[in-house]
Amino acid sequence: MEVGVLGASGYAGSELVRLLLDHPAVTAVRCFSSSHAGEPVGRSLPGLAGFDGRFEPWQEAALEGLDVVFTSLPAGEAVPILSAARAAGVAAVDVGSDLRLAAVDYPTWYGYDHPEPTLLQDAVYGLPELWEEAVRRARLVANPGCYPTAVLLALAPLAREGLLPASVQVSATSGHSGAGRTPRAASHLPAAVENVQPYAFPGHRHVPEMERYLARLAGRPVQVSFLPQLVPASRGILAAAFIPAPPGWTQAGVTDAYRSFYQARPFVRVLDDELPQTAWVRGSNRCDVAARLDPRTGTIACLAALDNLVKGAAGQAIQNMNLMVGLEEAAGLPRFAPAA
Ligand SMILES: NC(=O)C1=CN([C@@H]2O[C@H](COP(=O)(O)OP(=O)(O)OC[C@H]3O[C@@H](n4cnc5c(N)ncnc54)[C@H](OP(=O)(O)O)[C@@H]3O)[C@@H](O)[C@H]2O)C=CC1
Ligand SMILES: CC(=O)N[C@@H](CCC(=O)OP(=O)(O)O)C(=O)O
Repeated sequence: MEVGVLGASGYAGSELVRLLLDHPAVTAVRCFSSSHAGEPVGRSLPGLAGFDGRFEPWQEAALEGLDVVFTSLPAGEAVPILSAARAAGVAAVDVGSDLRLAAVDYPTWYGYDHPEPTLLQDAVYGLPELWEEAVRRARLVANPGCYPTAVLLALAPLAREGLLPASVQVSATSGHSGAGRTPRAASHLPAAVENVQPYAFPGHRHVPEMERYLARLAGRPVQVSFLPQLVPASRGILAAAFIPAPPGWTQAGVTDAYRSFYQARPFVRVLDDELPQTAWVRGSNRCDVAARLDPRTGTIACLAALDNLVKGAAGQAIQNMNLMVGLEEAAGLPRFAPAA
C-alpha cells in the first residue's frame, strides 16, 4: 500500500511518517511538505535518519499513485486536498479539524465558513472504539481532536447508559507538542518549565466537538465546560470529568461497566486500582481510562490519559486507515509505552 502525508514536517505529520515507515502493510510513504520540499526527510527530522525519502511539494496528480492520503495541516488548509481525494476515490484521513463538525459550527468556533460543507456530510468521525463499523465503510474520516479523544473515551460508558448530566465539567492537561511546532511564547522554555498554564477558557475550539459526539452517545444534548492547561511536558494529555454517581452504584459496578464497554478493544485499558498517568501511555496508541467512585460525595471521577501525538493524532489516524482498508485494527501500532 502506498500512502501520502501532507504536513509531513509538522509534529503530527512526522509522527505519522515515523509510524507508517514500520507498518507491515505500507510499502511506500510519500512525505509532502510546503516548507521543506526537496530536502531529505532524515535531515530535517533526525529521528527518521536512515529513511531515504525526500519531502515533495504537493500536487493533486500524486493522488493517482496513493491508496491512502493523510492531511495533517492547520485548520482549513486540508479542504482542497480532501475534496480532490474524494473526487479521485482515494481514502483520506484528516488529522486536523476540517471534517469534525457541522458546517454551522465553523463560523462560531473557527471563525470562518466551511468552504465545502458536502465533505462534512460524507465524513465519518473516526473514533473506532465508539463507531468502528462506520469507519470500516468510510472513505473520508475525521480524525478526532486530541482532547476530545480523551474526554469521549473517559465518558462514553456513562454517556451510552444515559448517565451524564446535561452539563459536564472537564479539566485537562496537555504537553506542549499539542500546540504544534510553530514557536510561541507559552512554550518558550522559561515560560514553560515549572509552570502550569490554563488557557482558552471559555471557548476552546474542542468544546463543540465534545458536545456533538457526547450528544450522539447520550441521545440528547450535553453541554461541556472545558478548562485546558499546558504542563511542562512534551507529550501527554490527562483529562478529568466529575459525574454524579447514580444511586446505588458501587465501585465494582462502575468498573464492570467500563470493562464490558471496552472489552476486546486493543487500545483502551481500563485501570482497576490505579489512576491513569501520561507516562504509562507515552509513545503508544493506548488510552488508559479509570472511573473512580468517591462514595462520600457520590461523585465518579472519569479519567483518561493518552499521548496526544499517537492516540490523539497519528496513531489513531493509522487505526482508522487499518479499518478503512480492511486490515487488522492494531496493525503497525504500538500498544506499549517505555518504562517511566
Ligand atoms: N499536535 C497535536 O497534538 C495534534 C494536532 N492535531 C492537528 O493536526 C494538524 C497538524 O498539527 P501539528 O502537527 O501539531 O502542527 P504543526 O504546526 O507542527 O504542523 C502543521 C504543518 O502543516 C504544514 N502547513 C501547511 N500549510 C501551512 C500553513 N499555512 N501554516 C502552517 N503550517 C502549514 C506545515 O508542514 P509542511 O511545511 O511540511 O507542509 C506544518 O509543519 C492540525 O490540524 C492540528 O490541529 C490533531 C491532534 C493532535
Ligand atoms: C496544547 C495545545 O495547544 N493543544 C491544542 C489542541 C491540539 C490540536 O492541535 O488541535 P486539534 O486536535 O483540534 O487538531 C489546542 O489547545 O488548540
